[in-house]
Amino acid sequence: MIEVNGLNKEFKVVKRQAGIKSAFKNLFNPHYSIVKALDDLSFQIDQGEIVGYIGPNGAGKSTTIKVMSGILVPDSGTCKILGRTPWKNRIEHVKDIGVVFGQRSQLWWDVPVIDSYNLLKEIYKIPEVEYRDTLNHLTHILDIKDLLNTPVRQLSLGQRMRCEIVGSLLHSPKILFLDEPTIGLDAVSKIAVRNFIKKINKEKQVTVILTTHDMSDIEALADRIILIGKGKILLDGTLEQLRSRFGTYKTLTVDYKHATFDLGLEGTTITSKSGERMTLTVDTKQIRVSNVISELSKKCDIIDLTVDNRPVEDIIVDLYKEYQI
Ligand SMILES: Nc1ncnc2c1ncn2[C@@H]1O[C@H](COP(=O)(O)OP(=O)(O)OP(=O)(O)O)[C@@H](O)[C@H]1O
Repeated sequence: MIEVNGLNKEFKVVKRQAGIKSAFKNLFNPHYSIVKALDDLSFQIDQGEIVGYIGPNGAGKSTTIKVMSGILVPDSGTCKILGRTPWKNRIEHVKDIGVVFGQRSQLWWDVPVIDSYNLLKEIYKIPEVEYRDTLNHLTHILDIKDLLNTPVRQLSLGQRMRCEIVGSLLHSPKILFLDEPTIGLDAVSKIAVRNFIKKINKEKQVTVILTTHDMSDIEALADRIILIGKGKILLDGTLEQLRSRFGTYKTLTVDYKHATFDLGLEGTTITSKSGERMTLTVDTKQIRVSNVISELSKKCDIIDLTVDNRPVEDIIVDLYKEYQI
């Protein structure tokens, strides 16, 4: 469905130094540097996948989304989406894609939300009945009925994001590009948006490409993760593969009664101990959690015990360190 091959994109940026004198000099004799935003980028995405496209600031995520949505032309390489080249067949292409940029609005700032939707209906030539049905359905699920007559500039960030998502789906696209879709949303709206993304993916087989710095979004939604750094793909796999490679540590929190003991088990480190509570880190490559629990129960009277996976956030931090990005 999406085939990206050897994409390259460079930007020429003016180098500026501080101070009025340097600014003046730069005006007549500008110094440039080249930023390689995409560096021989290749991947494939099948219909119905939800892909988390992640990487640190400046990695090239938005540039990729812009190329895939036809806004930006790469210097070289190919990109085929549903058989079309986005920047060459823009009019046909936009009918099949929906785009939400968390930081930017596709809705008109000064007019009520519903006016923007009506305009999108005309732009995408959506038949009246289909438009009404889709609009009713989406406004209900994302709970924006009361916002339809409010100008966009008067909406809070979270309210606007929900309206943006509805706007991007009015023409029932086959692919949805989401750039930071839950930015600024409260906990309730975040869950509503995530559930909604899952629903349209499952029921309508909408393919979703999601860029976010919010790892709980990735955990909740993505089947597959593509990690990009300095314009290159560094890792492509499932969250489980990532976990089994980098997340072999588990955290054990134990509440116990009247005991002082030394655990002294290989692969197990006590990270905190206060009163009758202890937190341990277990390297599952060296020892099974069940073995640790059984050893613990021999040495103390366990009252309560929880086992947690290493947070995905931590795993990603390690990945960024390992790849030095
Ligand atoms: N229009 C532009 N002109 C000059 N440089 C640009 C332009 N757009 C992007 N860049 C540069 O290209 C690189 C990749 O930028 P991009 O916006 O794709 O990163 P990103 O992964 O989306 O980052 P973030 O997580 O901060 O949004 C950065 O170094 C950025 O400064």
